[in-house]
Amino acid sequence: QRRMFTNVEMDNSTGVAVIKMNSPPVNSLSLEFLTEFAINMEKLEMDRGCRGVILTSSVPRIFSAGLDITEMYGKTPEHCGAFWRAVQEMWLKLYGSSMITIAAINGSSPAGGCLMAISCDYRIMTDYPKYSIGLNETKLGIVAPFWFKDTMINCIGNRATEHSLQLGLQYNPPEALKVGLVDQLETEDKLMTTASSVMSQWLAIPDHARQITKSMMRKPIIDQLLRQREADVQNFVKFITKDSIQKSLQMYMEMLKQKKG
Ligand SMILES: CCCCCCCCCC/C=C\CC(=O)SCCNC(=O)CCNC(=O)[C@H](O)C(C)(C)COP(=O)(O)OP(=O)(O)OC[C@H]1O[C@@H](n2cnc3c(N)ncnc32)[C@H](O)[C@@H]1OP(=O)(O)O
Repeated sequence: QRRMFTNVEMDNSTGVAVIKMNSPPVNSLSLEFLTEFAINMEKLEMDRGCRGVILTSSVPRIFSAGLDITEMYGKTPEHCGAFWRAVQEMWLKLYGSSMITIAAINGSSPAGGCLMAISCDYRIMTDYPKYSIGLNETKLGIVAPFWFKDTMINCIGNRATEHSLQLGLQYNPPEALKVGLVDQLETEDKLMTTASSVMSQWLAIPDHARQITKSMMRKPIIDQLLRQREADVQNFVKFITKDSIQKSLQMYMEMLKQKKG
């Protein structure tokens, strides 16, 4: 039986779906997870009754740990290529969605987890000091590709992105609010109610005007990736299969395990 990585609950009375990521222990974004996520987004996009999506997590304390490192370590170039296509697809579906997308960030959200959040239209994060969010790729010895970087620039601006990406910064909730990485903080118990109430404000705007405006803002980056999608895959495969990068990933995974023990 196929495993489910996300639960989708559609409320037909409001036209809002809640996608709950549910892949313990850390909602890491595996090839299967990403494939299922993209299919779910596609189905909601095709559903004329669905106007908005709230993205959140069922896993305690974690929104998403980002890309599943085990999908990039010790794998064949073919596997790495298929994995990267799935990462691209997830981003294209989320960043390019015509629906209103709100991230209710109820836990830590490094790297690919942060990408998912900043690909949404609005972010509300639980105000808990131990949670963090940011694109920390350089800390793993890897480089965030241009479409991660440009998504971040569209969210927090050029200078803050440069600072944030070079240092691989992870922000706690008040810091994330200050830099503009999230739009609002909320207590754990009120997070989903607040997300629904923000959604209602966005739903009050006529869809066609909002959708054209959103597309105007995001289309240049999306088109840039679409134009060079296969080259981006080949870049990734070449980069990630290098011995030095594989060594960095191995050391990072060992560090994660040691931290635990
Ligand atoms: C020249 C340019 C060319 C372009 C090339 C492109 C290059 C590639 C770009 C790649 C882009 C994006 C990168 C990513 O998204 S990489 C993933 C980055 N993620 C992280 O750094 C997060 C790591 N995890 C954590 O910090 C913590 O786990 C946590 C999320 C804060 C949770 O902490 P916790 O204490 O609650 O849990 P923990 O004990 O650490 O973890 C539980 C088990 O889960 C495993 N695990 C954690 N994160 C991942 C992951 N991302 N992938 C796979 N597995 C993960 C962890 O090892 C534990 O496993 P085990 O129980 O010990 O077996």
